[in-house]
Amino acid sequence: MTQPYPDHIRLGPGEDSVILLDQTQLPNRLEERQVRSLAEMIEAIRSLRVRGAPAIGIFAGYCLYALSRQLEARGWKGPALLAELEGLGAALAGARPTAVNLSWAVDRMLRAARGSAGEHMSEALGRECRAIHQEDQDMCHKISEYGLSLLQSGDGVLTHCNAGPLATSRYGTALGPILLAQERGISLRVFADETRPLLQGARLTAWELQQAGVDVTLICDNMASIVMKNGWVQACFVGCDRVAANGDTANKIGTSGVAILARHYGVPFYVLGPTSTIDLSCPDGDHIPIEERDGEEIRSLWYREPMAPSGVKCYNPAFDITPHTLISAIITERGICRPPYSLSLPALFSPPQGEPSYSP
Ligand SMILES: CSC[C@H]1O[C@H](OP(=O)(O)O)[C@H](O)[C@@H]1O
Repeated sequence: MTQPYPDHIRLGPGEDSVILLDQTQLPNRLEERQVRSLAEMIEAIRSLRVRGAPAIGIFAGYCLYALSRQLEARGWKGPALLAELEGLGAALAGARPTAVNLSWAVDRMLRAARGSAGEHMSEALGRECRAIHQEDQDMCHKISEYGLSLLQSGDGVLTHCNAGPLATSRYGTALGPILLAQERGISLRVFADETRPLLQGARLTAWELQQAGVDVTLICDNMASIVMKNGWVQACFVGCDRVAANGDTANKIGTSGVAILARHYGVPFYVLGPTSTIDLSCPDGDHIPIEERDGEEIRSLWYREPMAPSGVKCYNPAFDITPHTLISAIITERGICRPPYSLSLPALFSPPQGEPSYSP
């Protein structure tokens, strides 16, 4: 597997801390960070040292487990320990609002804690956080296989932001089929949007694909139109942070613009993500909370000196909503969902009936 940095999220010695690759330092520095306190853990999520919907869910699982080990070492147990973990979990889940995987993972960990009668709560949490991580690896591999079935050798793929191994556990979602193709000698040409203002495409996607030996071309976000007009793009692959019941999808800011361009140029537009990113309790995109971030990320973050007048008002939404009408298919680990999503998404969660509802 062309994984440029295996285990970018893992438990520290003694399993009472979490070690992460600090993604704010990429691609210039490979720096790990060990976090032990709740404040450090929340800061790592909010500052995007660890980021990507599945990755922050995996991270939160390890964090709750590490915190439970610290508390048990100080004598906490039973209902008092559970109440404390409930509070810690709520704080972690509130670190970022848009990606449903964060709250999904916290809820799953707390269910494991509540069901841990007769054993140390940390033992149940240790099993659950490892299961979340392992399941994500398996899901990303399946998503990659389904996604690759939509491509052929020589295709051009445009992607936005970063949905590779750094945003997940391995392979990734949007980048998974591309990395799997590389492993199998299937040649693809990738156009990576830099993805302002946080440049996950430039800093992370270009780095991951270059490390894997993939033919990647970095473009500014405003160049997506011309590469599609030139006929260089046969598919757009993007990740997701929350998929509503009707298929409306939240993803990094600028994704909906890519979808509109794809529709204009007749390029298939695919969303790739695990079923843990699908929120059937959310009826449509209007009900997905959109995180807004500090305007300094626009005014000055990447520049030796601010590139805009000091304090100029900025609007910095971190995500936008792509209407389900612009999405050609949603690729999950349980199959390829095509419209109408209001029917095909719930079918993913019905008891498996042999083959997935849609196979490639
Ligand atoms: C595989 S999910 C990746 C998803 O998360 C990113 O957001 P952020 O970098 O702010 O965590 C982006 O929306 C990606 O598509």
